Amino acid sequence: MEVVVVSSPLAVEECFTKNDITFANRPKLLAGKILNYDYTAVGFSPYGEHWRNLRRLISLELVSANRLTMFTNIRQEERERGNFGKDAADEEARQFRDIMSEIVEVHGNSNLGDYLPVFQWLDIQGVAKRMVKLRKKMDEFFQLLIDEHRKTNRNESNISLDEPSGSNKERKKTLIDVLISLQETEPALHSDDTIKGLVLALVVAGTETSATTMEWAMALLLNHPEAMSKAVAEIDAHVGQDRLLDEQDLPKLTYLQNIINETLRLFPPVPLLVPHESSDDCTLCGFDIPRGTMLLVNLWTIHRDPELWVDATKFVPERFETGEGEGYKLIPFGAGRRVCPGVNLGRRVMALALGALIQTFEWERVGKEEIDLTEGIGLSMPKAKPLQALCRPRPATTKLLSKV
Ligand code: HEM
Repeated sequence: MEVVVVSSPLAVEECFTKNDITFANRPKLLAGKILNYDYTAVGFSPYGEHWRNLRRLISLELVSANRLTMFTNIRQEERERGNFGKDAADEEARQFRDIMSEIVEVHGNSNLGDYLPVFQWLDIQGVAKRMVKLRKKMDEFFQLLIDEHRKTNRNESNISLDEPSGSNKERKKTLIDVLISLQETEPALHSDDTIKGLVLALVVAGTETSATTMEWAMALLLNHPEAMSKAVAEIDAHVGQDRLLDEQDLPKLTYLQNIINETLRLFPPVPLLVPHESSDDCTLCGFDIPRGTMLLVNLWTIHRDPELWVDATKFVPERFETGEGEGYKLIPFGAGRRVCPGVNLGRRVMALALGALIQTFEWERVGKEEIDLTEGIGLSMPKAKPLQALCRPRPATTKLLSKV
């Protein structure tokens, strides 16, 4: 397979405007073939009717402004509890973490067979074997989640998906509840495999990317105490210290959002985007590109290009106050038809979590030396060395923390 790597905003613009439909396809990578639920149909499937249905489902039913508002209470509760997962489900949470780390590990390494088909037969890296095992584990885990939700829904006849959650007569609805209720109305479109695939796609695409970005953001803030103080001052001014910041506060916290943008610029969690593939012959910046070419967009280079950015490698959140990141210079979520459908959810979750951490705790580096910002190998460009930091509750927020 031929591979073309694009690393200028002009070329990116051409890919996702003039050639957007041509590059809306995805190559068939090993991960897609083996883990082949419908999950691969969202992130990796060929551009077509099936993909359009799933994508519509994600955009309208799972991460639309309406649904995001509906799930607000759940996010708020999880954040207050500092937990991810279901109540008293330590074992499930552990299993989930194990599955996630394995997915990240298996997907984080390049698989030779994706570039040279002969290696697919040999499987010298053992990737295929590990994926088959992983698929079995994931399948059992997600099936159990669906079955449990289905059972609970049957026992609670008054679960309504259209009312905002939080009314006291009903349990809080989750993504899986929404998908199960769609299954009841359109079973053919929403099989259990589709649900498992969607949950997995959202979890894989959404958790690692957001968590890694937060770790980078905190590392950058610890190396730039002046930016940290500015962010804390902004939260104190707009939210105060008597309550935890919430989703309504986010539009006012522009410096916090600039910090997230600057982190995504320097450390984009998907530095080459997800691979695209041309479904037809086309031209790109005057070059002939044959059908079936894999397209990689080198965000990392574009985001750090000294021709495009002032002090390109420095952490300067203020640059976004002057509109420096406009156009195709900053595209951590991709662009065009295959742009990340979780962009709004991802931004909200990151701002809420990072905002809460700096609102309630004082942060310090463990030693005097700066945090090492070397990148490691993994699915979403993690830090080579996991971040270690010291924190203590801010005196003014002790009362607030005692309520959490
Ligand atoms: C920091 C947070 C996130 C970043 C940086 C990010 C980035 C990306 C990127 C770069 C792509 C590929 C775009 C392309 O190929 O042109 C992508 C695809 C995708 N993302 Fe995200 N993402 C994030 C969070 C999320 C969340 C929270 C969700 C879940 C709702 C999500 C769901 C997806 C899905 C399903 C795709 C595949 C879309 C398709 O192929 O049509 N992402 N994301």
